[in-house]
Amino acid sequence: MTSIITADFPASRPRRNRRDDFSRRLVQENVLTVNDLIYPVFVKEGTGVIEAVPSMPDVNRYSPDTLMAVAETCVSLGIPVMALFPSIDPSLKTPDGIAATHEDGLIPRTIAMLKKAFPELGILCDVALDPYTSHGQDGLLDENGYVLNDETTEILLQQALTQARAGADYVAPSDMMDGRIGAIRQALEQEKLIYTRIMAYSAKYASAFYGPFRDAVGSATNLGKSNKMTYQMDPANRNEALREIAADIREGADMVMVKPGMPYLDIVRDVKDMFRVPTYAYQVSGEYAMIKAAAQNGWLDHDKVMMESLMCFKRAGADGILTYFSIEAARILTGRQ
Ligand SMILES: NCc1[nH]cc(CCC(=O)O)c1CC(=O)O
Ligand SMILES: [Mg+2]
Repeated sequence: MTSIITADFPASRPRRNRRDDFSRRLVQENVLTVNDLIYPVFVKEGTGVIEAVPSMPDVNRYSPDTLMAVAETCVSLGIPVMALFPSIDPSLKTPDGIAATHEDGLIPRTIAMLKKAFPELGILCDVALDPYTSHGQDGLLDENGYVLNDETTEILLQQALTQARAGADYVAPSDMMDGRIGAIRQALEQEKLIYTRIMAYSAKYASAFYGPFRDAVGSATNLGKSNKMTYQMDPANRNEALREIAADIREGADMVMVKPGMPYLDIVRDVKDMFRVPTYAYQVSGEYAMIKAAAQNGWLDHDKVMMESLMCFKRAGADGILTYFSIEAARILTGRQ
């Protein structure tokens, strides 16, 4: 990079460009628009359900019928994509999470309903077994409780195929098994599902910021005191994230993701600079909960901190953000209700 040359003071007074609104707008380097937002939602079996998630203020679990109104809001605000996460009935959870592959399951039925009513709204589905396993891990366990890689991938590709057949526009593996992007891509191609996009959770860290999400999908109690450190990444690692991203691009990912978001913006920047592919960040449940809690206490200005946090993702190089703030941010960005 060439060195950045500025004049010395007083020839250079950086405050000149900051003085007026028009000159501030003219030099603004990054913009956040509604096109940058992906809205994660929690789906639950039933009808007429709108159930609050206590650790995520203003976030609910919806049954497929009540979710339709949320989808309509996304469409009217211009939010491009909604991401579905299931809260599965405990009676359907098994050690192998096989209900994830059932064609008549909650997620495939919800996808079909959404695509029928709102074909213009993109639907992204998480590919992972943790909402479906009785132990809360993202894969099959061996006799020592270790998460098996290749055996898990076999089920994940069936789950991804089920979602794609039901009409999902994006499948998004969040499990961190090695080789699963390639396996899913090959399976999709074999079935001529050639337009199903893969958003790879490539650099996904073993983070404590997922706590409220695990409450929302009901995997927290099943997981108990165990953790996901044998497959999700160590928060201390940076180079490893780049290797994970490179592998997923080679295996057929259309876009890659870094997760969590705000504490990992350095990784987002590395990925964008290094690979120049569509790069996304997930502002996860714990990040959302922190801002909501501080705002509820009157310690932070909710809207200002929300918008600043989202802009920071853009500045770090993200092409888009998965955020539970999508609807609130879109209202501010569009001036619409
Ligand atoms: N594999 C499932 C999954 N997909 C997204 C999240 C977290 C999202 C959030 O915290 O908002 C998780 C939780 C986990 O890996 O334990
Ligand atoms: Mg990987």
